[in-house]
Amino acid sequence: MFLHCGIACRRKSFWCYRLLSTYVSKTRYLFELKEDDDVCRKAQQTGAFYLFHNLAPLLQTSERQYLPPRLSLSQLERLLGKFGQDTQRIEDSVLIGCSEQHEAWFALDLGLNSSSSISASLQKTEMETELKGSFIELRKAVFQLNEKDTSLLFTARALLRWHDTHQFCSRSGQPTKKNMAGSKRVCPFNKIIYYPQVAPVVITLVSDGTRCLLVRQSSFPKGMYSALAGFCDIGESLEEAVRREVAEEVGLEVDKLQYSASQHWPFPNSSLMIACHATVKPGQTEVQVNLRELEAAAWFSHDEVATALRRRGPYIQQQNGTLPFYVPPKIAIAHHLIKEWVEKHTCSSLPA
Ligand SMILES: NC(=O)C1=CN([C@@H]2O[C@H](COP(=O)(O)OP(=O)(O)OC[C@H]3O[C@@H](n4cnc5c(N)ncnc54)[C@H](OP(=O)(O)O)[C@@H]3O)[C@@H](O)[C@H]2O)C=CC1
Ligand SMILES: [Mg+2]
Repeated sequence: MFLHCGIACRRKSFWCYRLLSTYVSKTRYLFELKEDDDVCRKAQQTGAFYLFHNLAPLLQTSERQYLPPRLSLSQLERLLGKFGQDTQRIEDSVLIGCSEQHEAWFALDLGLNSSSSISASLQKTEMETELKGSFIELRKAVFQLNEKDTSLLFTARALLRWHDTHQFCSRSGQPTKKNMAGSKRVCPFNKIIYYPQVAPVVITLVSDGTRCLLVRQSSFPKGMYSALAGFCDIGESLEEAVRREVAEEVGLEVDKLQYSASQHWPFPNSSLMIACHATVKPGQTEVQVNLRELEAAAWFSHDEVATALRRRGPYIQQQNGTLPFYVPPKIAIAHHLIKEWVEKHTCSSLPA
């Protein structure tokens, strides 16, 4: 569909970008890249590529910060040539965003086995030397990345992982084919379309009015406590998921709840974290920890939580055997929830 606006557009397109605001123009361009393989293929010629190896992004160090280098198509083709690889491999890249000037950004994993060419996984160390950087596990690198790069790399990791684990049709058993942008995969045999999956997860900070409840899973780093989290079950509303998770994990009944914010979280799979504050029924604060899900859960005072927010873990056990507890880093929405509670717990408009 081409919207005719009377202004000469330089290229045939779905609509005339000159009439749109910068944000709408960028959004519509991304939509077009996802819908039209030819437009997307063309965008690769002027686009930029972020490289990964087994889901770890390529990063360079600059003044104690990590920066993800971007390669042009010709640089990428040269690199593949140098390592004796087929340029067909570029077909595995996925679209992860674009600039306001419509420079499209792609991510390509050179460590995972390719679905579009017979090329094997490329040698990590040799690539790192060639590219003057390192492939670093994203979870470890987030502390030294800026917010924009983190968000882009989170999207890339989630999408690359989804493609890697969804290469066959679950009905026909045949290999599925991704579109150029990587926004879907199609079974050529029965035409079933598969879209990248996102699992909704509720994350709740429970309060009794003066204290808040923090929990630990055995897989957490030592000393770290967080808000209570859980996957939504099929058929549940957000509110029902919060009430069930709180009852299931700590044996409490939620009285009131209030939505706070949301976040895409790519570990281990793609989740949409939906963060809420909740208060429990007055006088019903006795915690019964579900040990199949959690290692510990406890109420903490405002001062204790405010102090923990300022700490940066992990910690070494102190001489008297105690371990100061700390909360997840700023990048995690759990941190946002806890900070919000500390800042507003005296304000009557928010559940305390
Ligand atoms: N960004 C943030 O601030 C935070 C993010 N999180 C994220 O939230 C997510 C959920 O937290 P968690 O407490 O572990 O969840 P749950 O309390 O639901 O417990 C995990 C259980 O859910 C099962 N499970 C795994 N994937 C799914 C799925 N897609 N749908 C339904 N059940 C599933 C697991 O089974 P199995 O035994 O098969 O593994 C496991 O038994 C985690 O991925 C975690 O990384 C958590 C806290 C903070
Ligand atoms: Mg949980």
